[in-house]
Amino acid sequence: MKTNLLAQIHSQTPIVLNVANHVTPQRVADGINYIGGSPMMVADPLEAADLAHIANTVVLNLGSTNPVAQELMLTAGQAANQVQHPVIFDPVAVGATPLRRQRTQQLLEHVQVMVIRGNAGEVAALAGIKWEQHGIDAGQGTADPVEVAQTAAQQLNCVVVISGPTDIVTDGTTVYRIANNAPLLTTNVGMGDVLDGLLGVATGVSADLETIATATGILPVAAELAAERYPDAPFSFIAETYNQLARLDDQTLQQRLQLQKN
Ligand SMILES: Nc1ncnc2c1ncn2[C@@H]1O[C@H](COP(=O)(O)OP(=O)(O)OP(=O)(O)O)[C@@H](O)[C@H]1O
Ligand SMILES: Cc1ncsc1CCO
Ligand SMILES: [Mg+2]
Repeated sequence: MKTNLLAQIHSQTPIVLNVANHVTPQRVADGINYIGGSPMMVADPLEAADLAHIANTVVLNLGSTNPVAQELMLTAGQAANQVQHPVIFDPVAVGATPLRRQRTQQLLEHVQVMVIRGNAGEVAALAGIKWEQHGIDAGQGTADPVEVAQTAAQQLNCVVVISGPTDIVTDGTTVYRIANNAPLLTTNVGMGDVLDGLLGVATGVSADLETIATATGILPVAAELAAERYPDAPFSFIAETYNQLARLDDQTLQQRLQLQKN
């Protein structure tokens, strides 16, 4: 694991520019802020390039797709590419409609994405692997999520993070697994979007695979600590998860993180 990631984040306060969906932006902004980053949401395509240039990382979310959101993703993504800043893409419910597939294809043709983060259903849809996606949720499939992630990473030439009971992080060759989890995370809408934001903060500091794997573990570690206090109260659990994100230090992360490589 990256043993000084949180200290580096706190000393650098990376700016994360988000093309967010219309459902969970507050959760995402809070997550970024609580862990030590500086969130910013963009809504006007005319300033998307300028904002992408001052941001350390850009996070793109397909969740509330519409023509302006698509223009925002293309403009912010290309501007981040110009200055070689990381771009993270969340293909929310990409298998659900032809429009989401088309917009994703257009984005991936015009923007070099460093990390794609989705649930197993979303990443399987990207990789053309059979899976019964369920709206924004992962749904059901028989394929091995590690193989799904590796296939997608190789096809799309980027790092792929599949969230689930075990999170998977791969560049197509090396595979990290994070065994930490808290089922109440799935009861709260948008925790995948929050994970994207946390990956944005971390890649604003350092964009190697080990950093991305360590950062993927931040949310489930905070959530496990919260679940010890609120095992059966979803709303209190989520508030406590944010408290834990604000409190988390590298020592606790190192003690709790269950990270396995290959
Ligand atoms: N079945 C599960 N049990 C425990 N933790 C899970 C489970 N599925 C996902 N998680 C955790 O929940 C967090 C969010 O991942 P999830 O797969 O729910 O994203 P998502 O489907 O994109 O969610 P959303 O679209 O609502 O933002 C991750 O930190 C992941 O580790
Ligand atoms: C519920 C929902 N609908 C579109 S995006 C979103 C939030 C989860 O990504
Ligand atoms: Mg999602």
